Amino acid sequence: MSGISSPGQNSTLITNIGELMTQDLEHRVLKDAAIVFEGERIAWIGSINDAPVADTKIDAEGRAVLPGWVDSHSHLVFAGDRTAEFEARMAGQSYSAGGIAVTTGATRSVSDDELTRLVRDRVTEAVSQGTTYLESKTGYGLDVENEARSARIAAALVDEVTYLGAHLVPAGSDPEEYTDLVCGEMLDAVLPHVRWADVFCERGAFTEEQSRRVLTAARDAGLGLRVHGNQLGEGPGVALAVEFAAASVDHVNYLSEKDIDALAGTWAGWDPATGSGVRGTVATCLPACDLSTRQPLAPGRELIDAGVQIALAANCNPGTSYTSSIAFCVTTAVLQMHLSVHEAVRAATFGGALALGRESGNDVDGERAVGSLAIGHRADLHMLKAPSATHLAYRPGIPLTHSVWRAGVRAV
Ligand SMILES: N=CN[C@@H](CCC(=O)O)C(=O)O
Ligand SMILES: [Zn+2]
Repeated sequence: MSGISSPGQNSTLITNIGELMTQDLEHRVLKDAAIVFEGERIAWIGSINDAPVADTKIDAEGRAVLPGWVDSHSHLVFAGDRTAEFEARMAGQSYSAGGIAVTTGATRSVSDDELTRLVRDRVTEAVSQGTTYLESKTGYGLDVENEARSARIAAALVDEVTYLGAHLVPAGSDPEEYTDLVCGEMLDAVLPHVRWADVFCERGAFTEEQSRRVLTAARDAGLGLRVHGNQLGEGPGVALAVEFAAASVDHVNYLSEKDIDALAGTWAGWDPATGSGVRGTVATCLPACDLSTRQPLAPGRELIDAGVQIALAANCNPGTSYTSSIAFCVTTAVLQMHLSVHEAVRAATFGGALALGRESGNDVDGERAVGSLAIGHRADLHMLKAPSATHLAYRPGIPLTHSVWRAGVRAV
């Protein structure tokens, strides 16, 4: 058997894998498998019996290995918590966007060092549960200085940063003037740190027209787009996301047939077998948020059946979803949203990568793909304390992360 080492790159063989769920374009699930990575790059995948020699050998002892979770929607840059609001909600009060102001006050009051420590701890918490690629939004600064600070701190600690100055109109501000600020000076201030922009298009937050202005300005500034839409009722969020060819529309709790058809239409030019063509708008479902706000779970099953690519994300934030557990989201998606285990894991890996435009890329591209295991992709691996991914749903609530590699580096 041949070795598989390039000069200067240590190779690692993980062998005796009970189930290797690749989430690649062929949807391969290999039994009795092995995988080799060199540095940050996956170099080989196959059967135990054909495994090449490597510098380091790890025995998985029959455990399952999946791609690391790709969490494409979180709000990690905040201080304080909202326990009282949560308790009131559990006692019957409904969620409203107004709670964002409480977190904005707490966030503005802490030092840069403290805010950095808080974000770093949240990233560590996510990685310890199998997340290997992570997005965070701004959105609790809501003035030029604090949005720029949030973007700068996030950029140092997470993989993708989304500008969400359009999260809430701060108390005392005129909505139109605040929208001008979001589209002008605030956008300019965050631009060096962010790749995406988002708008909370919902009653109590931003109107359709204000959202359209934000999306236009962000697009003109060269940012990729996403929309928080259709969370608290049917509304214009999905249609706007489709109109602007946004990379994702997130929440999607209340969808009309027209919304689902429109989202499905965006995927007509993308070939799932080859990953080629034009990506559509990913529908990002946030089940932990739906449960914590007592909203109907997003119709993930219907979306998949209609041909929409979906993502599952934790939406970690202090108001609606104070968790970074993607495993919890996968469990809920299987038990309550009627996804198969494979579909749920796919939505939380490949689907998240699609929402972030990071699902493709190999040796010849600038960036390696994340969210699936294939040669040339980034070695982001999640080994479970279980023989198959099915245990994520079969053993709800049990912490099943055994070990994690991020870009080939052991993180857990
Ligand atoms: N929906 C908008 N933003 C957050 C919640 C923000 C908050 O309440 O603090 C979300 O995604 O659920
Ligand atoms: Zn959110």
